[in-house]
Formats: sequence, C-alpha cells, structure tokens
Amino acid sequence: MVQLQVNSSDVKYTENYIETNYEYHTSHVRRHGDKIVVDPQVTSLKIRTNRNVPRLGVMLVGWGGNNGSTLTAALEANRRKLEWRTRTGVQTANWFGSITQASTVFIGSDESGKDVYVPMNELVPMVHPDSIAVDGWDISSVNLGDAMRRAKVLDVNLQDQLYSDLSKLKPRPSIYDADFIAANQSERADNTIPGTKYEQFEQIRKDIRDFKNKSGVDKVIVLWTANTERFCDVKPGLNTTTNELVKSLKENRSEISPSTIFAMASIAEGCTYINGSPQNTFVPGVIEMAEQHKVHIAGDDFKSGQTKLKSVLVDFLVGAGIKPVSIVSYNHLGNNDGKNLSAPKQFRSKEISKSNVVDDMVDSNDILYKPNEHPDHVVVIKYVPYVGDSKRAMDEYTSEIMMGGHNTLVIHNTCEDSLLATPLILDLVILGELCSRIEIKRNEAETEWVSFKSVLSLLSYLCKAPLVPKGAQVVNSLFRQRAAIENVLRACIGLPPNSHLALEQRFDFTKISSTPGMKIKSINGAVMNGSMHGAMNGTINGTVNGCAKGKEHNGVSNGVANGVAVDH
Ligand SMILES: NC(=O)c1ccc[n+]([C@@H]2O[C@H](COP(=O)([O-])OP(=O)(O)OC[C@H]3O[C@@H](n4cnc5c(N)ncnc54)[C@H](O)[C@@H]3O)[C@@H](O)[C@H]2O)c1
Ligand SMILES: O=P([O-])([O-])O[C@@H]1[C@@H](O)[C@H](O)[C@@H](O)[C@H](O)[C@@H]1O
Repeated sequence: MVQLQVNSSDVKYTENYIETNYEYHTSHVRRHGDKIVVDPQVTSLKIRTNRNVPRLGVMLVGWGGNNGSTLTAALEANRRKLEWRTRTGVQTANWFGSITQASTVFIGSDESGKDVYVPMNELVPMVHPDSIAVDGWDISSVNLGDAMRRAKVLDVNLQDQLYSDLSKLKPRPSIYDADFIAANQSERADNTIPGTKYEQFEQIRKDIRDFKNKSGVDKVIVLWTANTERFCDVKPGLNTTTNELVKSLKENRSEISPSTIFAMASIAEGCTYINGSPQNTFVPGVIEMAEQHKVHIAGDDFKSGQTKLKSVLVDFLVGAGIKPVSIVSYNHLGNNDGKNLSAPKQFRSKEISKSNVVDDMVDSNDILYKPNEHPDHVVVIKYVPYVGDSKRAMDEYTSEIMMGGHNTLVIHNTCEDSLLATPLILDLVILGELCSRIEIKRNEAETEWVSFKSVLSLLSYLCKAPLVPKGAQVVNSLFRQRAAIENVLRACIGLPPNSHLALEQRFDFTKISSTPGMKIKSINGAVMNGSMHGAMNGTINGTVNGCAKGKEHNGVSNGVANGVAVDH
C-alpha cells in the first residue's frame, strides 16, 4: 500500500473530502469555410471526492450465468486468498484483467528521471473487492455452486474449495420474456416472476430494498450480465419519454423488455444501473428517467476480448497513417452466451455492438478516408459447444500502405470469455461507485457542486458500444478511454493530465529554469488556414503553464509554430 502525497496548495484533504483547485484546459474549435479557428480555454474548477467509501452491494441480473458465477467465485477466492494446485503448479487468486486492481498509473518522474507508477486504486479511495456483497436474479433456479460447475470456467481444485459457500447462494426469480431472448433459453426458465410487467417492476424494486436491508450495504449497483436480448422498438408513444415508458409499463406493452424493466426499477430505487450486454436497454425514456432521478447509468456490452483488441489495432493503424480497408472478425464459442447468440435476433444485437467500434477512429482521419468511406467490416459468431467458454477469435486486418502496398494482420485470439469479462464487471461497479463520489464546481464561491451526468461515459473503456450523454462524441479508442479514467483520477488529487510531453527530458532545463526574471506570458488567439495540420498565418492563443523556450512572438507568427513566447 503506497502513501501518495501531492505537495500542492491546490490540494486539501479534509475529514470527508479530497478537494482540489483544478485548471481545466481545453480547445474550442470553430470552422469558417476552410479556416479552423482554435480557442484554447482554461476553466478554473474545484473538484472534490468524498473519502467515505461505502459498503457496496452488487445485484447481478443473470447471476447464475458464466460471468455472474465466475465473479461470485472470484470475489470469494480473493477474499479468502485461496490457492489451488494446477497441473503446472500452485495458483493464487488474483484480479488480473482489472484496471482498478491490477494496473498502475504513471504519476511522474523521480530525481533520476525514472518514471514512477502507482496502483490505480491508490490514487483515490475506492471500494475494495473484499467488501462487496453480491446478490441477484436468474431465470434459472440453479444455486451459485452448481452454476459455477455448469459454467466450467474455473479449475476444479478451486471450485471444490468454493462449492460449499456458493451453493448456499440462490438467485432471486427474474423477469422472463421468451420474445426477447433465444428460444433455446426456455429450458432454463424455471425461476420466474409471474404477473404483469408493472407487477414485475414492483417486485424488482422490492428485491433491491430487501437486499439492501438484509445485507446492510450502503449502496447498491445493479448490473445486467444476463442473456443478450433482441433490440426493442423505439417509437413515440412507447418509450421515447419517461411518461410514455411508465404508461407503456402500466399497460403491459409487449415491447418493454426485461432489461428495460430492470433499469427502471434500479433507477426508481436510486441505484446505478450498468448494461453488460449489447441490447438497447437504454431507450430514451430510460435515459430521461435516470436524469430526472439523478441516477447513473452506463453500458453497453462488456469490451472483453476481440473487440478490445480491435479498439487498439484500428487506433494504432489509423494513427500511423495506415488505412484499414477490410476487417473480418470471426469467433466461435460454446457457452450458453454463444447458444443464445446462435439465434438471429440476439446475434444482430451483438453484431451491432461489435461493428460500430471502428467508426470514430475512421472518422478521425480525412486523409485516409473520404466522407462516408469505411473499411469492409464483417462480424461472424458461431456456436460450437465443445469449446465452451474458451472462445476462439480469428481476425484478419487488411490495410493499404504507401504506393499501393498492403499489410495484413492475421490474429488468433483465445479469449476465455468469462475470465476476461469478470474483471470488467468488477471495474464497472468500482469505478461506477467512485463516480458517484466525485463532484465539480466553478472555482467561485457562489456556484454549487455538480455530479457526473447520468450517462457515465467515463466507463467507456469497459464497453464495446459506449453510451454517452446526448451530443457527446463516442470514443472507442482504448488508449483515449483509459487516459480519460487516469486523468480524472489525477485531477481528483490535483495533478494535471498526463501529457507525455516529458519536456524536462527533451530540453536542458538547467539552461532555462534558473533564468532570472523569466516569466511565461499568455499570447493571443490562433487562426489556422486549411486543415488542422496546415501552416499557421495568425497568432497563437493560450496561456502556457509549462516551461518552454521558443522564438519571441509579437503575437503573430508565420509557418508552423515550433514553440511559445517567453519573456526574459
Ligand atoms: N466475454 C464475455 O463473457 C462477454 C463479453 C461481452 C458481453 N457479454 C454478455 O454478458 C452476458 C452474460 O454472458 P455469460 O457468458 O455470463 O452468459 P450466460 O448465458 O452464461 O449467463 C446469462 C445468464 O442470464 C440468465 N438470464 C437470461 N435472461 C434472464 C433474465 N431476464 N433475468 C435474469 N437472468 C436471465 C441465464 O439463465 C444465464 O444464467 C451476455 O449477454 C453476453 O453477451 C459477455
Ligand atoms: O468482447 P468481444 O470478445 O469482442 O465479444 C465477445 C464475442 O466475441 C462473443 O461472441 C460473445 O459471446 C461475448 O459475449 C463477447 O461479446
């Protein structure tokens, strides 16, 4: 456990909060024909993070599934620090694949210039997995011990140590609607809530209150890791507003899906709701309801393996000026998820979430791609029972390189689906809970503290099809998504975003930092001709808060700016 201390008058640790004064730097861009005007902006904020970490309860929809049972087993195994013999030696319980538990964050460089990294969960107070209480629902009545065995995910020597405790856990009856999941799931459905959709809604709300009272947790997060549903219709009069949605629920309208009912019940109980599957649970009426109740929602569809790699590779290729022109993603798997996805409507939900991940990265480069030009992109999923949860993904990326050349990447990626998704579920609930303790306000006395918007786009790193607030840009690049999380955590302890500039390692600061009377001046706005990468024939705008040496500017510069003005 590291003790991180930020020496700054802009960071204050009180009994209940970490409070920081934070200069938020952005660039506002305006287009005028072929001119692009950039106005760097600095907003003085206060950020505060409540230091009181609650006892967290997580209620899983689909608790008895491969992911739900594996998460429950992993929580218990890590809590008890279990070890088990495998054919290659002794294995110890861990959280590999979780960014909050097994990743570090670059914090700065030490006096020798060596980079220093600290565990992500040491930056600000976060829920510890050992303290999480789990409950949930499943249309299958199988207890968690037998569900773990049915999943065939974990080593038997580990399962045997867990079976007794997990077999005492029984999923609550759930909402079953054969119209939304594959017909081949009906044989599991022996644990269902009878009655109308509204009665089911009320029962889910009662279950949440019952769990909260019996477990003594302070907060509950509800997370869907049940089967993928078909997309539901979105149309006026049905679900485009909260009022329409509630009315449709009360009228028992068939197009209201189980997942939407769960989301409504969670929001009504003030619980963050997270969608780990690709269906469109978050119809406009649900989003409006979350905003009205000031409740957080996040999703869609865990980004666990094949798509996670895609959001790295396409980012790398396009960022390198290489043009992906054909992406073929095939995979086969043999778990119950794959069985459900073998039905066309459920596959279509997954095909959508696995396909849209390249759009923003392609749209970012108008040198490579003409307007509306996209790579060929095909997604294939096949159900092959024998391989079970050990999904095999095979990808072929064909890209154009210079002078008519081509580069082809062929990848075989064995994704142990539940062992990759389970750590993401943990991160989703830990980071989702943390977001509920972070607030900002302008750095003036009279303004009030505000929370994250209801749609938690910060959790996009964990989702294939990120849900973002209205008007916000969808970002799928894994690097950018992770940087967003890191930089929010850095901001919470008063550190600027990680710029990777490392100027002190690229320039000889000994020749500038002690210059007597040196001060940084702000200089005027920039007007750039042509696209963003063209030459500048205007002035440079912005306040430099670093130390850099450059040519003296009198507010106007020609050619490409290679530095900023410094008054000596
Ligand atoms: N790597 C991954 O495993 C991964 C990645 C992304 C998304 N997902 C999604 O996560 C979900 C779960 O994956 P899994 O491998 O655990 O699947 P699974 O089939 O093993 O588990 C789903 C569980 O949900 C239950 N269920 C179905 N409908 C329900 C309902 N209305 N209420 C309550 N329970 C219900 C089923 O009985 C089953 O136990 C799937 O939608 C899958 O597409 C998984
Ligand atoms: O996250 P990812 O590996 O790209 O996508 C996976 C699919 O390839 C797989 O077919 C499906 O069963 C999983 O639910 C998951 O969605």
